[in-house]
Amino acid sequence: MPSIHCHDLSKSYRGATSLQNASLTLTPGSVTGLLGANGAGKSTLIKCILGLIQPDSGSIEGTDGASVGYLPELANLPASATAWQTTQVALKLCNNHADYTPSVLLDLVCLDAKHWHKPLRHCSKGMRQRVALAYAIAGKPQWLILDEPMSGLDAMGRKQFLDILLDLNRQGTGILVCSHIVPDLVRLCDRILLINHGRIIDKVDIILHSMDEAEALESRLMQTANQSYE
Ligand SMILES: Nc1ncnc2c1ncn2[C@@H]1O[C@H](COP(=O)(O)OP(=O)(O)OP(=O)(O)O)[C@@H](O)[C@H]1O
Repeated sequence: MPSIHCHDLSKSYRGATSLQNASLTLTPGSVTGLLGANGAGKSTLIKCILGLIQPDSGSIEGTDGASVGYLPELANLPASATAWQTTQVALKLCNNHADYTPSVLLDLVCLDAKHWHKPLRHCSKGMRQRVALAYAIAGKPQWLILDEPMSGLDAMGRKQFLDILLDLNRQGTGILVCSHIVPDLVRLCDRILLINHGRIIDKVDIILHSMDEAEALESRLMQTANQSYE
């Protein structure tokens, strides 16, 4: 599986710059985090990589033929459908991947079987987010791209969601995730890119040997992120 290379991506909306000369490489099996303030350009970068929007300039290599799952910030799954029905539809759209059935997928995202046949409108935000993740991985993608997947989840929900992502990564899925939650990114990622006003201003490799190191790195990231908000 090839790496994904983004070279000098720029995008403006009606003269206002959203992304400026952003370059990055995603290596297979890696977990990359995007951290930045509201409006920094994280979603714009993700949408360019997904091909949902075209950059004004720059190029992207490695996405042709790659299988990519996407969990958008607002997944908007039909409220009257159940988790089971939703995954059934997702599997159909992916020509029923041989490894997966609704129950395998729902087990993978750790949704308790007692919730499988409830309409999503009766499920908590955390449960709906797991169903959205099951939808995104139904085709067993090589890459999983997630926009603020833990936002709105409580501490336990965030931990469980992170554990699922770490499991998917251990099975070989490369991940690109944006989030405002620094501790989650530190726990999940091999590398975090800081984005400010559309520019990637820092790239931090996460190599943790102790809790002290994790805390020191977290406060460094917080500081840089806070400076970039100013
Ligand atoms: N379709 C659009 N039309 C006009 N402006 C847009 C559009 N999409 C994004 N923008 C602008 O581009 C800038 C970057 O937005 P983007 O959504 O990429 O930021 P973000 O870092 O993902 O923010 P958030 O954390 O709030 O989701 C913002 O100023 C935003 O208003």
